[in-house]
Amino acid sequence: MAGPLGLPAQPTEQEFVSCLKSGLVLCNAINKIQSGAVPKVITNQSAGLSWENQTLTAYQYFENIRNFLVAVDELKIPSFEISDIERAGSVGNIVDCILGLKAYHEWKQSSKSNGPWKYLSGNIQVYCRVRPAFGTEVKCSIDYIGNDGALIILDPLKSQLRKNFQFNKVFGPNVTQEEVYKETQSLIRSVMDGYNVCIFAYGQTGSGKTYSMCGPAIGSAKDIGINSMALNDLFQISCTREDIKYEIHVQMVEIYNEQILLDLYHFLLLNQFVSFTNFTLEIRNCLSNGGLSLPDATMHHVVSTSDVVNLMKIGDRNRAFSCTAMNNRSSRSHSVVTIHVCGRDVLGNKLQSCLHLVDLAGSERVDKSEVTGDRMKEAQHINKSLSCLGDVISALAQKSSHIPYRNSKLTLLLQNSLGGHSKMLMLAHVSPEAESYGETISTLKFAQRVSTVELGVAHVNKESVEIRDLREQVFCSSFCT
Ligand SMILES: Nc1ncnc2c1ncn2[C@@H]1O[C@H](COP(=O)(O)OP(=O)(O)OP(=O)(O)O)[C@@H](O)[C@H]1O
Repeated sequence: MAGPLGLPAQPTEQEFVSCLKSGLVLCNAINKIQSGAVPKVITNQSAGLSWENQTLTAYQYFENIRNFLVAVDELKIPSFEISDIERAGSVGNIVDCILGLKAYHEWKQSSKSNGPWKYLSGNIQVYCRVRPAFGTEVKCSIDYIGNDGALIILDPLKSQLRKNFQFNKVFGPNVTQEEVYKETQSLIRSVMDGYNVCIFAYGQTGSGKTYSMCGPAIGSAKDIGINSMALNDLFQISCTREDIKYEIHVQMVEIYNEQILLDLYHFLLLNQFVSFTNFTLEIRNCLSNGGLSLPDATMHHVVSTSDVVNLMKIGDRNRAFSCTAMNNRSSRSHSVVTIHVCGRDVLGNKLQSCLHLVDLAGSERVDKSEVTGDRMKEAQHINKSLSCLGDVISALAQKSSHIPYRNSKLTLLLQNSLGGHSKMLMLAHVSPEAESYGETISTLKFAQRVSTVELGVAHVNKESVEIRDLREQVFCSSFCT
């Protein structure tokens, strides 16, 4: 839309931001989408610059960017701060803005542009993924998947009955792992800018949650899941940003029957790894997290991202599997991989954030699982913790003064990423076969409810040197008096 940018195919964040710095690309793009949005764009020619002296002055840059941000606000598209583009430190906000612009363009092109424009994203994005049908599954309940996030489900018993849903995006059965990741990438990357982020895979047993998060048990490199791609990406960012030094820690926890499990398998396996890496990767089998007290933390160093990825896979296989009437490898626990990021820039400013990658246990109803005894207990725990998650999300939606985090281990563990100041993405999974119709509808209703939640503006968890100095001064003066 803005013409050739003169960027390499895989630009660094610095290269990307410097190409936007003059404001010309942004102003031209927004004017193509909404004619006259920025009435006066300062170009080399309008500024009277000769070909030998083509650079706009800092003041002229500022003018263009400021006018662009005014236009963005008027169109109700997520904005960024001028300082984001100057420091090139918070690329996440700039990317969010460009994605908002893209969504606005798509909305204008779609038939819905007669209706009101609403940027669905907010801090909660809800995507839906439909897994491919297997050989034996012949009758399908998926009637229509739109490019604009629309999904229509057909009742297999009453073929006239169709239910409509609307999400940020729906991924059909042929969408690749990489395409799914690409949509979540900017959110994941914003962890490096200091945002807390939580990504959930939700859906009934066998609908593809583990596939999305971890990839298939046996598969090629291109099938790797969101967890691995996120780790690779975060490491890559930490290598390319020269102005911030990052430390990344990884934590893995399994919640089974309201107990946090220590994964002994991990424990033994990790001892094979030795240190010497640019980054410290900390695998904690246990943690202490805001009121949730867990036993000893064990620190191990691993050599590369792929070591961590393999560990995640083993941990996943090690999850509490059992047989149910629906899926004989049904995972009955919630798995939470947390990536803690701590960054410090040359001036000493500090940011601290975390990314929770959550593969939830299957959401099917107890009655359909035909289970008894221990299996019934598991199903009840799963249903209870998922309904607690729903309660927390509802309370957040209603801006309630009390958010019931303490009602389940899952919500307690995720507390710092389930608040008004974090970003959240739910990837609701559905199976295509007609037999799953009831579960599909209940999954989509839950996801739809989540998508209506509007949290406040996400906050960066940054502490500047000035704030730290002030805090220390306050501490010193109260200590001395
Ligand atoms: N998009 C996909 N493409 C190809 N195969 C898929 C896809 N999604 C799921 N599958 C396959 O479907 C089966 C069930 O998927 P998966 O185990 O990920 O489901 P799940 O929702 O995690 O189930 P559970 O709740 O039991 O853990 C697996 O064999 C998986 O490889």
